[in-house]
Amino acid sequence: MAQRVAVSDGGNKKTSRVRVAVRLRPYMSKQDEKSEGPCVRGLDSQNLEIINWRNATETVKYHFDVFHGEQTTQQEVFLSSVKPILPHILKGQNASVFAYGPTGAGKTHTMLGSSDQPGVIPRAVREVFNLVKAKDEDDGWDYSIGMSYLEIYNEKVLDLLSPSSQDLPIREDKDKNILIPGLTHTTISSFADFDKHFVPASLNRTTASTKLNQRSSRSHAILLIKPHRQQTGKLYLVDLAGSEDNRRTGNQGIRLKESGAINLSLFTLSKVVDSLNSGTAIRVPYRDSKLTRLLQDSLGGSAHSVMITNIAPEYKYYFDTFSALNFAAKSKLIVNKPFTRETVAVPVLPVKRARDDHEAGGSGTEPQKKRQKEEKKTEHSGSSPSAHFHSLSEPSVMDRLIALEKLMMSCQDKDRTGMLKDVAQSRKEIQELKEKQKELESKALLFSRLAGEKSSTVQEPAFKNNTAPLQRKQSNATKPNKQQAVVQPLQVSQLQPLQQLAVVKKQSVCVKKKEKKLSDQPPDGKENIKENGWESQLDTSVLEQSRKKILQILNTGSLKELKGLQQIGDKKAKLILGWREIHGHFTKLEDLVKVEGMTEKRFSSFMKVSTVLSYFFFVCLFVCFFFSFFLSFSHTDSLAR
Ligand SMILES: Nc1ncnc2c1ncn2[C@@H]1O[C@H](COP(=O)(O)OP(=O)(O)OP(=O)(O)O)[C@@H](O)[C@H]1O
Repeated sequence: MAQRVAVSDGGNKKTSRVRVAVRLRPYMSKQDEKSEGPCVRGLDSQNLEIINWRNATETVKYHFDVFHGEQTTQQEVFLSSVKPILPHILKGQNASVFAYGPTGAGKTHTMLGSSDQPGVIPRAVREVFNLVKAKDEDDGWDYSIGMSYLEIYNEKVLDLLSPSSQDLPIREDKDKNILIPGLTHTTISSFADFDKHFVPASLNRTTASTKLNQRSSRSHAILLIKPHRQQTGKLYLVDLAGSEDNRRTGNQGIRLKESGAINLSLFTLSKVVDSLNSGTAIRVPYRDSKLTRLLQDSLGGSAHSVMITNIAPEYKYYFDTFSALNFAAKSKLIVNKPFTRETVAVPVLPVKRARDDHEAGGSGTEPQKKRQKEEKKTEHSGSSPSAHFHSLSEPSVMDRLIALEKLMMSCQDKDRTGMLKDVAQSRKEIQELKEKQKELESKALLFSRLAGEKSSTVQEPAFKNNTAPLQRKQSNATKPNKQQAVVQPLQVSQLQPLQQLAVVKKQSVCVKKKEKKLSDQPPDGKENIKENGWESQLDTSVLEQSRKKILQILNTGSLKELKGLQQIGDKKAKLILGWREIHGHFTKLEDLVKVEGMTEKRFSSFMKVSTVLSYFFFVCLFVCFFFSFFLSFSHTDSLAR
C-alpha cells in the first residue's frame, strides 16, 4: 500500500499532500445501449489506461497512489484508502476524505453505499468509535463523539441536521480553525446513535434526476466527525456533487444554475489541491468557494487527505472520465511526477490480466477487438481516428479535449515554455494582421473614392502580382502549430480563400455592392440588409469557414481575442468567458444568444457585421492591388510619354 507522503515546507511544519485513489465502477451495459465496451481499464493496483481520443489505436496511461478496479469491494476501498488516516485525528490532526468524479460514476456508492454494501462513511464512523473505545480503555477517554452534517448547495451552507436553518456563515478563529456558528453539533455515543441521526438527515440532501443519474446529488454533502476531547482533530467525509457536462445531463433552468455552482466550486477545489501539492503557490485559493473555505483546516497543512476519484467505463462518459483523470493526475503530478503520457499501439497492448477479462464480463472483449480492428482500418484509410468517438465528434468537445490536453502538457516545463513562445508568436501575428487590415481598409477607401466605377474593369495579372507578400503572411500565420489549431484569429481565416478571389471575381463585385449597402446602414448594423439576402450572396464555403473560426474564438479565445471580434466589447467578452466557464462550450454560433445581454437582434447584427467584414476585407485587398497596379501603370505610361 502506498504510504502517506509528507513534504517538508522548508521549516519545521510538514505539509501532507493529497493522496489520490481512482475507483472504476463496473460497466453498466444497460446504460450504454450501443454496448461499445469500456474505454478505460485498469492495468494494476496503481495504473490504468484510457483510449487516446486523438488516436484510438493508442492509450493514455495514468499512475495514482491506488487504483481500485471494478471488482474492488467497499471493504477494500476503505482498508486501503481511508482507514490508515483515521488514527491521526486522535493525535490532534485533521483529516478529510472526499469522493470526486462525474455524475453517475459512483461517488455516493463509495461514500455512503447501501445497507448490504456500506461505504466509507459508515465504516469510518465505526472505526472512529473503535479507536476512541481503545483509547478509553487505555487512557480513560470519554467515549462520545460529536457529529455535524451539512450540504453546500448553490454556494449556501445548509444544516442537514436542522433543515429549516438558513445559509450559515463560515468563520475562522485566531488559531485558524474553521468554524460554522449555528451549525448543529450532535453527540453520538454509538454507531446506532449515529445511524439514527444520519439516515434521516441524508434524505434532506438536495438530489434530482438528470439524464445521467436518477438520483443525482446536486450538492456537496459534508459529514463532520469529532471525538469529544480537547486534543482531537476532526474528520470530514465529503460526497461531492458530480462534475458534469450539461449537454449530456440535459440540465436546464434551475439544474443549470446548480450545475454552474457545482462546477465552479469543483474548479476551485482543483486549484486548491493543485497549489497544495505543487507547494509553490504563495496563496492557496481556499476563499474562492464555500467548499474549499470550509475544508481549509482539513485540506493541506498538517491534515491528512484522500481524494477518491470515481470514474465510469462507458464510452458516453469518456470526456468526463478524461477530465476527472486529469484533475486527479494533476494533483499527483507535482509531488512525484506520477503522470506519464504514453502511447501504446494496439498490437502490443499489455496482455489483460485474467481479472480484467472477467471484469469485462466477456462481452467487452469481443466488441473491443472488433473496434480495434476497425480503428486500425480507418487509420490506414487515412481518416481521423478521433472520428471513432462518435460521441466526441462535436467540434466543441474536441476543442475542450485539446484544451485539456494542453493543460496536461503544461505541467512539463519544457513544453510549457515552448507553448508560451508559440502563444506569444501567434499573438504577435494576430496583431500584425489586424494592423495590416486597418491599413488596407483605409487605403482601399481612399482608392475607391479616386477610382469610382473603374474598379469593375480590374485585370487579373495585376492582382496576381501583388498576392505574394500576403500569401507569405498567410503561410506564416497558418503554419502547423499547436496553438493555432486551437486559437485562430478571424483575420487568418479571412486570408485563406485569397487564391480563389481572382477566380470568383464576380462574387467579389457582388459583395462590393453589398459593402455599399452596409455603409448606408445605421451604426448598430440592424437595417437595410434583407434577412435572407445577405448570406446567400456570399460564397458558402468562405461563410462556413468564417462561422467556424468565430465559433472557435468564442470557445477558446482569451478575453483579448474575444474583444477582437466585431461588436464584442469588454463587457460582452467577459460575459462570454463567464458563460463558457459555467456551461462549457458553445456548440453553435446561435448559442451566443444564451449569453446575458445578447438578444436575437444583436446576434444577427454581430453575424452580419463579422461575416460581411471578412468579405469587405478581401474587397479592400482587391481594390488596393488593382490601384497599386493602376498607379504604377500610369506612372510608367507618363514616363514613356
Ligand atoms: N462500485 C460500484 N459497484 C456497483 N454499483 C455501483 C458502483 N459504483 C456505482 N454504482 C452504481 O452506479 C449508479 C450511480 O452511482 P452513484 O449514485 O453513486 O453516482 P454518483 O457519482 O454519486 O452520481 P451523482 O454525482 O449524480 O450523485 C448507482 O446505481 C450505483 O449503485
